[in-house]
Amino acid sequence: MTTDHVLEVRNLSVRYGPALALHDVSFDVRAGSVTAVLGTNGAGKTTLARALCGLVRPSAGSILFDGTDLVGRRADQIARAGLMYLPEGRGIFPGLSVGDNLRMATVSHPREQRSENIDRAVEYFPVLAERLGQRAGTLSGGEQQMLSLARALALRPPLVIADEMSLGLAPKMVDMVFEGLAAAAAAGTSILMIEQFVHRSLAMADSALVIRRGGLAWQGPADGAAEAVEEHYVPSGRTSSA
Ligand SMILES: Nc1ncnc2c1ncn2[C@@H]1O[C@H](COP(=O)(O)OP(=O)(O)OP(=O)(O)O)[C@@H](O)[C@H]1O
Repeated sequence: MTTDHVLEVRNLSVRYGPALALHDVSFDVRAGSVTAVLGTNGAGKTTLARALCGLVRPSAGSILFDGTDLVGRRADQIARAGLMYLPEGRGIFPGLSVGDNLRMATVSHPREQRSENIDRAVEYFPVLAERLGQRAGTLSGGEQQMLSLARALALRPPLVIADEMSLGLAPKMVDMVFEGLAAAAAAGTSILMIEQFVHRSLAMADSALVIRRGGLAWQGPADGAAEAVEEHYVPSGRTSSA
């Protein structure tokens, strides 16, 4: 285990019945870095995310998170260990105020740290600061997405997997998602970012993985990924010579 890696994935494979959705994927995530996970629809990006956070059991391979193998652990144990999956969607309490949603996210923190952590989450997403007293269910869809992200980031997890957080959001809200994730990264959270906006995510990322048909087609520094993305973004069904 190299100490500056928060995550070491080795030979990871996932099956859905007879179908091999992910095969023999190996990569590392450096502590405090942003990794863009790229690939066409159906390539296996969400399957990778779900395997890492314990929502689907790998058929082979290991996932070392801070030196501990996560394979076989339950999703809630993995989340408590600090690997947080942010699936597309909300996961907030609509009947509670924005402030109470944030307070609930941090109830497990030592009391003296709670307000500090909430302040930090609101700093990531200033739009929420003006709405602390508003019922979360009355926020716009984009604002609810911000709140969901802010709740997760208030916990200061070591590693966040952000799965298509910008999907369906208005451009201004997409900007806020990227800004919030960038602020969290600057504060030391490692981020694995699955994104439809390839060039935007590469601009923010340190490194990139390109998944293709369940395999790792390319990995390397984000500033060298553009060519690989062009080469490997072949819509499913076409042959690999493209
Ligand atoms: N629960 C499941 N059972 C069977 N097959 C599945 C299941 N979930 C995903 N798959 C299949 O596994 C493959 C990879 O899917 P996955 O959702 O990981 O792709 P993705 O890269 O996240 O795609 P997208 O960008 O469209 O979300 C696809 O062929 C998909 O149909």
